[in-house]
Amino acid sequence: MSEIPLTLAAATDKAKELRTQLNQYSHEYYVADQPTVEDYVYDRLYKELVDIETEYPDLITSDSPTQRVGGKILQGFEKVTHEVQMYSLNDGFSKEDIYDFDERVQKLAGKPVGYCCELKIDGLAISLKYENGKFVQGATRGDGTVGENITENLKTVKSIPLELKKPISVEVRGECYMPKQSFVNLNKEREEAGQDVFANPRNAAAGSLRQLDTSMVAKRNLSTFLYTVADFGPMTAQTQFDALNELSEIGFRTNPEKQLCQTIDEVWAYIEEYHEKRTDLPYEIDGIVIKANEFTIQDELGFTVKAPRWAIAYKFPPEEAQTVVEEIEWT
Ligand SMILES: NC(=O)c1cnc(OC2CCCC2)nc1N
Repeated sequence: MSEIPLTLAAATDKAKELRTQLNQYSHEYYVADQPTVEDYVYDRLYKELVDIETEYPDLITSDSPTQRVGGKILQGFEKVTHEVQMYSLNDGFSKEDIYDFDERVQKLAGKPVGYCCELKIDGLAISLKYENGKFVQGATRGDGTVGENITENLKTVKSIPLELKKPISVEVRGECYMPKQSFVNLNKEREEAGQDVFANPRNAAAGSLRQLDTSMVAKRNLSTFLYTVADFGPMTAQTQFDALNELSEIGFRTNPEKQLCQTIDEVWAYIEEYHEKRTDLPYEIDGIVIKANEFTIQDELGFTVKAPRWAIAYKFPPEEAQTVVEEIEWT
């Protein structure tokens, strides 16, 4: 690390180099879950960038990792109208509901339908807009048509890229959630501080994103899984399964447990598999989302007022609350 203050030209180059390196390390850690360096390496480079930006504030850019810590006090949240409605899902509660869904879909499609199955993350739905690769707006679902502008809060969520790998303009949707371990830690802190505890990770995530002090949000260790493309821009996927892979390729965090099922029997097997596995997951799920995989079939089947005809959410029976308790040993 250079001790002598850098010239503006040298500082400009060094800041760009550090931003690129730090954003790559951050992507590996928060998006790919595959960190390649120890924290102290990241921290040292981060401090170097903070020193340069302190010396030359004009060098601060919107995609600098130093902008993730928040520090803005918002007066409130503006309303955002979703050009593409954010739909909800019809629910199924039994094997019969799922097989009836399949019968309806096959009949409407007039041919066998393959399904993309995804874990139903128990967080809150968000919409993210990018222009020329830069994150420009983040919003809650609200009533599906009008949500709240929470861009400043979502900038502190480390798995949300401030800049995509390609300079494209897209709108994507997914779930913002609080990992189980973060939920346990937060409630422990709140209890020790004599504050009310959150009932579950979903409420904790929603409460965190409603904070007007963005530095509070930064400390809540929220994460995301993206699963819908609302405005494709130059994206080319023709199926839900491929869209999830494409979302990952351009820099978003997607859930790795997705599965392509050619028959409803395979779908049911996936549902039973994850009903068992869900307590071992580091995040809460409240069911499985089943979607006709081909976008041509989705377009044919369309939507009712509130939900797509080509998807259903199988909800797990409400067993004992999944709220994590201390005795679970977290490796
Ligand atoms: N909570 C989830 O994990 C989840 C929710 N919704 C959807 O898809 C809906 C979105 C609009 C039409 C289908 N997928 C998900 N994975």
